[in-house]
Amino acid sequence: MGGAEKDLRAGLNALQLPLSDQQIGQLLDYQDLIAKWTRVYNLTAVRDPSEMMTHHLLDSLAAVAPLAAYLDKAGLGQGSRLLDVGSGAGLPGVVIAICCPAIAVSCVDTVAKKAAFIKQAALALKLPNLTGLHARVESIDQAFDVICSRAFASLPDFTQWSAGALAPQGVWMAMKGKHPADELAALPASVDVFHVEQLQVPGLDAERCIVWMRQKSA
Ligand SMILES: C[S@@+](CC[C@H](N)C(=O)[O-])C[C@H]1O[C@@H](n2cnc3c(N)ncnc32)[C@H](O)[C@@H]1O
Repeated sequence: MGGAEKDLRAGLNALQLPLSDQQIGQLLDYQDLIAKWTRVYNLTAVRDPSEMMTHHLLDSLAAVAPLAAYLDKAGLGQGSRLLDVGSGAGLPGVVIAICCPAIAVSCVDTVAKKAAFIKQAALALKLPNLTGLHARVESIDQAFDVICSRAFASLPDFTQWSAGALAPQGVWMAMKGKHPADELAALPASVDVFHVEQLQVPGLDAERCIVWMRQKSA
């Protein structure tokens, strides 16, 4: 077993996230694909493989169990739709598509090469539930059950720009570093923050949380 696989399996253990060998293989192939494309297209600033594992893969994987728990509680299963806004190299969207084959994941980015990378990842990793969209999120009007983002924009901008893509009962799932008190305070009254969930990323000594939000009914 190579070093990357060892680190990934240890991280999954720490996260208590049981994945099949096939899914673990897809995650490792995804990491290789990012590294390959980054040499040419500069997809991400993170180039060191072990940093890629902690800062990208495990950081995104830490959101999978909270997402699954939310969908379960909301009674959403097979075919629920998730939009990853400003997904860049596909974080966390591609990781979610690998871990949750029942979720239809769309990754949107304004940069054409990043959307092209997602389309290539869907083919190379054999992920029929993954779509890459080249667009500004503001222009998307399909309805999604969950709209997520990581390292994208402030909470007020994220919710305002993507509001047109939120299903009537949909929720926003914003992955953040430390508790974003200023951004929370700047949200309009129409956005209801129903949970701020702390995350622990294996191998990463940093604060992480998910801010869960929905539209307040009028
Ligand atoms: C800092 S990167 C984060 C990438 C990835 N989510 C991650 O965590 O590594 C932000 C991405 O948002 C994209 N972006 C910026 N404005 C956008 C918009 N209005 N709609 C869609 N994507 C946008 C940028 O092209 C960039 O790829």
